[in-house]
Amino acid sequence: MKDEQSISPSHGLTRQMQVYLQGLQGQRPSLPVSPDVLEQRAVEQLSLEASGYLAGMDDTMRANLEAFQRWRIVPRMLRDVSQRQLSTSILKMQLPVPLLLAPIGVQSIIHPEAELAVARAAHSTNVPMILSTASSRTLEEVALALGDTQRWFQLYWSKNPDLNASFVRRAEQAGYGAIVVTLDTLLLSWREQDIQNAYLPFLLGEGLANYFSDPVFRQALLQPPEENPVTAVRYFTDIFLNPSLTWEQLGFLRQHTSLPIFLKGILHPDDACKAIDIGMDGIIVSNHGGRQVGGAIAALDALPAIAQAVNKQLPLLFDSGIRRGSDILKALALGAQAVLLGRPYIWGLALEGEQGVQTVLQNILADLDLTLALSGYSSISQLDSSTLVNAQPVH
Ligand SMILES: Cc1cc2nc3c(=O)[nH]c(=O)nc-3n(C[C@H](O)[C@H](O)[C@H](O)COP(=O)(O)O)c2cc1C
Ligand SMILES: O=C(O)C(=O)c1ccccc1
Repeated sequence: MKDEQSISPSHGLTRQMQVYLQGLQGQRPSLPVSPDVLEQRAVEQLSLEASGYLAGMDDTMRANLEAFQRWRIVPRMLRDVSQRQLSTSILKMQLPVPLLLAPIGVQSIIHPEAELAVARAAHSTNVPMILSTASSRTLEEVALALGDTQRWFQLYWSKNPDLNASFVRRAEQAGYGAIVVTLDTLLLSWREQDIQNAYLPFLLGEGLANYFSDPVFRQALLQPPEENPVTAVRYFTDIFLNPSLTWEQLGFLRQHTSLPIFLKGILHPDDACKAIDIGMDGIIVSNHGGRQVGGAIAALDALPAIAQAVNKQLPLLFDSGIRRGSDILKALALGAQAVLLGRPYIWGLALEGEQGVQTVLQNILADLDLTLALSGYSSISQLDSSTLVNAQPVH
């Protein structure tokens, strides 16, 4: 246990009482508890450009959220839920809660302390963090802020193989425990708001800390990025995404690291099977928060068939649309072992920096703990498809 912010077996109840007692002293929570209000406030506060960047394809984002509404929990009664078990183990890693922070790039456009604020909040709540390749602070700085908190590194597979190998080497040295290769962003999608705002944060030098600090990246330039940022940004835009990537090339990564490799962005059961065939260590079912393929299947709708195909042969994680405790419970019941929290922690960051991220994490975990108990479960390991019914809307 880290400190009083850590998640205990009665976290939900403790948190709830803490808030009510503060209420007695006339103190209301400064951060909205409802994720919808939280989003609204954060968006109001951010610049048009930053809030446009946070958005995605409206229809796919809506589909992600609606998919959760079609599954309903069927609570069971009187099963002694006085002690709850939220921890899980993935490969050899012990996760205190079935939740990790999703990799989200360029956080400097949200808050000046960016990933450092998030890392400190991850540390105080003991929630593992997945750091984006496109972070605004270097992976080494973020590792320092995380202390002994678990961390994974998300890799955008660039066109420069030496750079990819260098990122992986740096991540290993800085204590990252897994590599997450994002498969769904081999090109940036048609992002209506960003195009309308003529806004791409990288062109302004945001989110490039890992690239600019990398010896291989620097070697490829005639002048260091500090002296000639324009050329450095140009080189970045030339190489940072690699649409020619195929399954065969994932073997390259295997040769360069002994860390477990997770593939993020799987939506088809056949792709999940391919990941198993080529010896990958884990899968993250995700549609990138509805930011890549407009009209894509809701990530939750893709989960049951993938869980069936994977049949527990490797760890299955999930993201895209997790907003509250019941969403986590539903994803776990449909076969995920853990979920990634995306935009909600960024809304907390936008409004209150480190404190905001910490509050968002404590709230969602308190909600999960209480929802689990009230549904009649004392451990997340007891959740399965019998926890839910599929309530299809009547047409
Ligand atoms: C602003 C923003 C930046 C993101 N950057 C990355 C990234 O650098 N790497 C990555 O793998 N996913 C990235 N994602 C996707 C998230 O990891 C995650 O899949 C998504 O946020 C989940 O959807 P949700 O936020 O609606 O729950 C980003 C998402 C957002 C909103
Ligand atoms: O914006 C994104 O969704 C994203 O994944 C990304 C891609 C490249 C750099 C930073 C973030």
